[in-house]
Amino acid sequence: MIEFKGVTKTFGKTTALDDLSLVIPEGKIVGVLGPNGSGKSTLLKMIVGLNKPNGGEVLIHQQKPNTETKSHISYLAEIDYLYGWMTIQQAADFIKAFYTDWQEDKYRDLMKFLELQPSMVIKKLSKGMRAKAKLLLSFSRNAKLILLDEPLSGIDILTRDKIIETIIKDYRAGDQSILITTHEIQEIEGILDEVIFIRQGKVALQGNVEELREEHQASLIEIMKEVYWYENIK
Ligand SMILES: Nc1ncnc2c1ncn2[C@@H]1O[C@H](COP(=O)(O)OP(=O)(O)OP(=O)(O)O)[C@@H](O)[C@H]1O
Repeated sequence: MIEFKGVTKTFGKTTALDDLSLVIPEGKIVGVLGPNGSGKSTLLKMIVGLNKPNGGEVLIHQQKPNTETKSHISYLAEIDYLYGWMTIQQAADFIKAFYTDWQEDKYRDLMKFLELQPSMVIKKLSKGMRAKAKLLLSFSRNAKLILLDEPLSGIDILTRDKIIETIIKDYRAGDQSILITTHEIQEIEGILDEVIFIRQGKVALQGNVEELREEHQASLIEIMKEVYWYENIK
């Protein structure tokens, strides 16, 4: 279980997270949704320990983010963090050196599934192929918690489908947790168990997707429009 207790994060005069409290349940696929700049990436970075709170605390199994908690997290960052000169195999070897939970079989299987080759040089890949390569490297680890920051951003519809298939391919419900930030809500809606809407650094709405749909008699997109309606008239 991940807990945010009154977490505030500021960057100069900008408040990215504003006294935010929430509990993220385990063993589920959770969507972290919200408009640009609402604080989604900051929230993910807090869990990895890349951003430290100015106030409040983040707890992962009752522990503040540390080397031990980090070792169970596979984090796919929004920015392109792969070294361009590396081949996919070299990037894999690099990650393997840091983590003990690397799964070679899964890596080979996903490589085929995503139609990638170990010898491909990262800087020569198209945007969609790079997105697939990032996903390959994230999902080749047997991590308890997978954080995906905008895995579908700028990717064509067919590749997006493939990425979503990869996310759920070997997903172990109940045992593994996946947190996804995205603006591609329609595409992702079908695989989400739980959703957290972030608005100006606070939780605007959180709940089980099925229950929210039932309660609102609406799709996630329509619920999102309800939650953020006032943003459009500012
Ligand atoms: N390192 C940083 N330095 C300065 N400001 C930052 C930094 N990181 C985030 N911010 C600011 O904090 C706010 C929240 O940013 P964040 O990236 O968490 O939003 P987001 O919801 O992920 O946005 P997007 O959907 O556009 O990716 C924004 O105003 C952003 O400009």
